[in-house]
Amino acid sequence: MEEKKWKIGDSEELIRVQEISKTFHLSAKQQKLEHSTAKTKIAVNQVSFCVNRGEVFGLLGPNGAGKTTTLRMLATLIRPDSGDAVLSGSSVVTQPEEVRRKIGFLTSELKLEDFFTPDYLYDFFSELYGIPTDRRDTRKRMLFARFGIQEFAQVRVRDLSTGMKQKVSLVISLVQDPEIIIFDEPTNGLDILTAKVVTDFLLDLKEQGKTIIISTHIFSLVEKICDRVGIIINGRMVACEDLRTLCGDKSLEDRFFEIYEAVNGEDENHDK
Ligand SMILES: Nc1ncnc2c1ncn2[C@@H]1O[C@H](COP(=O)(O)OP(=O)(O)OP(=O)(O)O)[C@@H](O)[C@H]1O
Repeated sequence: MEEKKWKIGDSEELIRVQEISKTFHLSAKQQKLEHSTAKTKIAVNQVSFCVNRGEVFGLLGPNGAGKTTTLRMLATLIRPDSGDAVLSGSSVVTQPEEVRRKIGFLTSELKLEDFFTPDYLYDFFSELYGIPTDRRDTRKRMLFARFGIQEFAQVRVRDLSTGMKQKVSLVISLVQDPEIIIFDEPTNGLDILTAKVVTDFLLDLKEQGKTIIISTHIFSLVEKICDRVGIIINGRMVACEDLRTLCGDKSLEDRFFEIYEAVNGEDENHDK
């Protein structure tokens, strides 16, 4: 089947997210945590955005805004209640297996099995993707060298540092050399040295022409690597623009707080 593609000027649209929404039922414990008596929470509310091939798109927002839920729907880990997203011609709703073959997904919450070694896990995930042994070994050597994993290749995950675990997770999320990479808070919890290795790697991926969506609350990371930014607050996409257009002559941080205050003011007036 011919893949559906949209053209905007010279750029090819690779990802189109159309009004995706997700509501969760809240347990009594969650209601307590949310300081709410509501039995449901709209985590993502009709979010739409597009990403062109080769672009880095940053999803920025405060805690609980809906970033992770959005990315988990794009990665087909959870199904949208309504709306759809098409990634390189495949729908997350009707063609989730196809989507999974095209993406690499990394979350800071990814738990690697403690008992296994990076070497074993890399081979295991490569096999799941049906990658031939010679290609697997060449790529593994390159990625392990890049992240300094070689000397820990035979060390069990339980004995690795947090930073090394995160680097191993990142490498494993990319075994199949995907054209689309989705990273949920890629530098979360990392020390500054490891965070820099990850940021530099993201810049390399960008240079290679990969299409990347990252979620973060780190303004400097967005300013460094993103072409476009979506700001998500209370489950709604409240701004979505080219980084330069969004910021004008202001810093991203200043613009973010301007938008945040405007949206919160609006929501408060609405609640009255
Ligand atoms: N499985 C779930 N069950 C119930 N509520 C959930 C679930 N997952 C997320 N939520 C709620 O949905 C809202 C959005 O959460 P989400 O994790 O998507 O936000 P986020 O922007 O990624 O936040 P953070 O930056 O803290 O990771 C939050 O109020 C969260 O508590």
